[in-house]
Amino acid sequence: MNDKNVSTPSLYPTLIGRKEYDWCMSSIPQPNAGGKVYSMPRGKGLGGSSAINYLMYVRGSKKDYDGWAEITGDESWGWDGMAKYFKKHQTLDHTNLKSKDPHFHPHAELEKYHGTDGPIHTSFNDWYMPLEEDFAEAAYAVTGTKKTVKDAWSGDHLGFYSSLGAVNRSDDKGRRSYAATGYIRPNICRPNLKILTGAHVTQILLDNKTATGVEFVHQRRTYKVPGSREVILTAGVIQTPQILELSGIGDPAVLEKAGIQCKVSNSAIGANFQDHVLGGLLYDLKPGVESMDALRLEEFQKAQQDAYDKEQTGVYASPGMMMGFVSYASVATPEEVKSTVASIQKNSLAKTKFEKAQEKIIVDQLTDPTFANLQTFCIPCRLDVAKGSDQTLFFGAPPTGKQQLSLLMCLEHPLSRGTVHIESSDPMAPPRIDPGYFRNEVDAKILAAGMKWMDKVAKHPLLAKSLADRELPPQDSELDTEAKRIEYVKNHISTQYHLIGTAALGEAVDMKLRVKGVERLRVCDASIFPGHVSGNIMSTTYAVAEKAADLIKADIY
Ligand SMILES: Cc1cc2nc3c(=O)[nH]c(=O)nc-3n(C[C@H](O)[C@H](O)[C@H](O)COP(=O)(O)OP(=O)(O)OC[C@H]3O[C@@H](n4cnc5c(N)ncnc54)[C@H](O)[C@@H]3O)c2cc1C
Repeated sequence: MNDKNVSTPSLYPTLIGRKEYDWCMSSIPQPNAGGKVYSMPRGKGLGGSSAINYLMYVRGSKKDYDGWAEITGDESWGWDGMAKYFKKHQTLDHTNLKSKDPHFHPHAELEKYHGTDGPIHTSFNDWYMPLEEDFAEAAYAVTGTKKTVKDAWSGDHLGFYSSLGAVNRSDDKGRRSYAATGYIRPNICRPNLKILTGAHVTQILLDNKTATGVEFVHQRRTYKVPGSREVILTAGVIQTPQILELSGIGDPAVLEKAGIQCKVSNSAIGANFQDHVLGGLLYDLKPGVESMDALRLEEFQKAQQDAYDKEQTGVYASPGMMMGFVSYASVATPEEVKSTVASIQKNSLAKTKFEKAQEKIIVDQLTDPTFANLQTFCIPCRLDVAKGSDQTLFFGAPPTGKQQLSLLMCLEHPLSRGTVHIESSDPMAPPRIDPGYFRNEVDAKILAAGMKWMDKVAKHPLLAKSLADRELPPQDSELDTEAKRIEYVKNHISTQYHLIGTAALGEAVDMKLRVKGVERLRVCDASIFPGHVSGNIMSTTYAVAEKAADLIKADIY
């Protein structure tokens, strides 16, 4: 919790790919996404991935959670049931805002949607580049929509603004606020809480079909610890299904192949994997226009380091937060929307009732001009989507003497599904991760439509005045046809690492998060999301955890 690499917000790019912070796993090659292997960072320290993430604090759209309620038939997982858990985990800290435009920091419904005493501190940046406001204005102008967003954390976030980040500006000023600082630190002295770090869980112990405890390895010795009431598994979207399968809970065919005896058949374990992929444009900035790449210049870096050391302000306390949401129906023509829907229905990969319900919801969302199907970012630094499969290279240095700007576009509700399954009974071997990127061709089509919109934003005079040459795609290769755009996105994506769904609500676990077919075993992490949400997912993970706490208390205490 005192590690500066973790606590200094803008140092997040230094954490991925390092074994002390990251489990350093990778996908299998993705045939529809450039044939590349994608790195799959997962946080290893206390607080898990919230300790290494990019701190963007975003909530999904109301309709996302209402979709969860529709798929599962349980109203309590809809927006009205979840809203209180978003508020409960949050404290909104004060920042002196420079922008005069309330839509640039849209948080008008303070009492209704924002917490004042939750464990996770959130705040607006105290520093940003002037061209971020230009981006917002250009994006509104190109979309042709009015600034209607009142509060982007109210379930409606259609618009372009500087988001909240998980940065504390009050009692731990200028530092990352995450699961370890918010939930563990204040409770660390409780006599009924024991935390063992460096322990690797190898399986859940079962007596017939009841979870009785956990087996783990610590400093090369194997231990078994009994659970007096129940076992709660929170290992995340990759390792939760891995541990379940290692324990004999999962798809019998997968278990047999890995040499594990099936104790509880549950074919939804490890299925339904979804992620948010992103494509992007990379521009050089005109001489005199600065971006965060200026941190590579001695004078700027020193001034920012001083501001952070003395006041905990400036660029080190203000990671990139300029983003927005746009509907597919507003970036595509009505004919394109129609043809996309027809293509989804004709080439549907949905087989089960659950998958068909998901698909229906996505089709409804795609045809709704007020629905946030695409998320966009304006990040003032070099982000190299050509190397996006490995984000240690994605955050590379700009060419000498240049500063750059990245415009990113993300697909929020993919139709493609992947899997996470074990391939051996060795608990130390990482599982086989197949994200299934662009398995459904329509995903590339939707993302490509977003890229067309993004290209127009970049060419709008408000933004174009700051931009010089385009590096990606190269200046001379125009994205002027759908085929070219699709080809480009398929070979130039990265991910937001918003993995979800491998122990889905209603499928793998019941509505109280209990693993189906097993007694006294619950899952509580992002693997239970039944469908994807629009925007970054840590707030939804915290909300799920807060709801889980209530469910557990109601059941056991
Ligand atoms: C690089 C990156 C950037 C991201 N950026 C953002 C962002 O800007 N905004 C946002 O909202 N979301 C972001 N996310 C996503 C968000 O951080 C995660 O979705 C969220 O933290 C997931 O929470 P979780 O509880 O499901 O899993 P995790 O936070 O990954 O927690 C799983 C925990 O289980 C532990 N574990 C796993 N296996 C074992 C085992 N066998 N034995 C013992 N312990 C084990 C892990 O060490 C970890 O502590 C990002 C994620 C990553 C990886």
